[in-house]
Amino acid sequence: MSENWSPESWRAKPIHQVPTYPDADKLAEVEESLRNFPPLVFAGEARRLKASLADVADGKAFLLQGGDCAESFAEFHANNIRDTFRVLLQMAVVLTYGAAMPVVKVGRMAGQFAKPRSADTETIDGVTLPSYRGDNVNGSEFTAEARIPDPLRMIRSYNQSAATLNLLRAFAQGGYADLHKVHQWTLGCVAGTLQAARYQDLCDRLDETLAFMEACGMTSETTPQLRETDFFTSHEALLMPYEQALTRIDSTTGEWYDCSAHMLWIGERTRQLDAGHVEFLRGVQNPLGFKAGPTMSADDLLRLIDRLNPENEAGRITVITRMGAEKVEQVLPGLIRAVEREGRKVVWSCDPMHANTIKAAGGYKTRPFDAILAEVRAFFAVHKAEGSHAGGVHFEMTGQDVTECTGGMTGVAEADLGDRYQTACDPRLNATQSLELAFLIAEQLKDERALLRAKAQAKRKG
Ligand SMILES: O=C[C@H](O)[C@H](O)COP(=O)(O)O
Ligand SMILES: C=C(OP(=O)(O)O)C(=O)O
Repeated sequence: MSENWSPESWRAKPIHQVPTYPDADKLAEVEESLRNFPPLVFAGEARRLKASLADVADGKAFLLQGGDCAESFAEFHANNIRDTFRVLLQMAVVLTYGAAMPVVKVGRMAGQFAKPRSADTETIDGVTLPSYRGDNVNGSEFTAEARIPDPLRMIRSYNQSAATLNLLRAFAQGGYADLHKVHQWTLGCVAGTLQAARYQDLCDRLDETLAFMEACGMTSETTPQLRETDFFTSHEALLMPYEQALTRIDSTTGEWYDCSAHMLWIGERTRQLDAGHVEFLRGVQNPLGFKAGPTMSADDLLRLIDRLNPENEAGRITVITRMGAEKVEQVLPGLIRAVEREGRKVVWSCDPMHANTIKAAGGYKTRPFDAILAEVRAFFAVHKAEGSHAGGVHFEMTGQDVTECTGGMTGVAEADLGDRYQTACDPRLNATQSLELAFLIAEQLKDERALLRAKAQAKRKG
């Protein structure tokens, strides 16, 4: 149990990016209701994810984390959940094949409703209103009424998360994720693209492998690993009243877990060492991530790691770097060296989305695919040079055929952004762009594997 910690000790600390609710009584009522609702995830599942992430930290597995920038009430539909899940499965297959190592799948799903913002207000045509902060805080419509923080939204987020999680569990464990169905995961919008052809080719090879395994007696019936998959959920632990209300003692271990998701992360804007978010998360036993932007110093990184993981438990911490394509080579080596020098166990993951956002001519926020790609490449190059494991990636993506990020092989141009720009906050990769990235990452992982093999061979010889 963490020293001097309780689920509400964060309340005595400065807090950033959390709204002030105008109706304190209503907030208290909602918190009380949430405290009585069943947990969304179980502590044992969070521990299983931590064990898988320990393998990632140890260079034996790879982390794929992705999903919506912000889930929304308006886009809540089984098809949307299924399609994002499908793209994540496809990406995972491509990565598993490339890396020849297990891929740990974590969705930004079933709880990713709160958004930190750069500015507290937004001005349109001379009218200034509070910023939209995600559907569990206020509404995105540009009216004074919609922008008032409403605690009842947390109940709706909880219910939507429960239903989403229910469906994800069914997809992951109920036969949909069976490796014999890889062909069926391709979405209509991807069909006809080069990515679809590459994926098809990979599926054909996989089919041959599965046929061989079947001949050896390993079928979906005999081998659960072929029939089902582990799929975990995560979101930014931002809205503290919600997170606290879903925090429970695990009856098996007597320890606290935030049962709103398996993994929680701390955002770039709320990772101050002595503020409320870090205080809250240090006391729950879930696997944690935190974002590390270009201003993160090696000392700050080590202090944060030690505050959140004083026992240096493997799998507890994922450092999600989001530097911007041009800053990675400048900043990341120093961070890796400090962590290696001090013997801290972490998963290194790359979020190539959040520091590559620009405003396009038409006013849309977008992310050029080339910049995203460049950050991923730089991340792998730095880890290769430092001899560390490029452990994972973190994307904002969707299974829908949106036009939010420019570029990629299907060539979304700035002029196309308005066609299907549906995000509630930041631009996401669409299904084709996500698959294209997965193939690129698979190549990098193959390189890493070849290097490790060569090193092992040299060691054996010499
Ligand atoms: O998704 C992350 C942040 O919430 C988002 O990038 C902030 O966007 P803003 O700079 O428009 O506030
Ligand atoms: C807000 C996010 O990222 P960051 O904290 O890195 O800006 C996010 O991942 O939604």
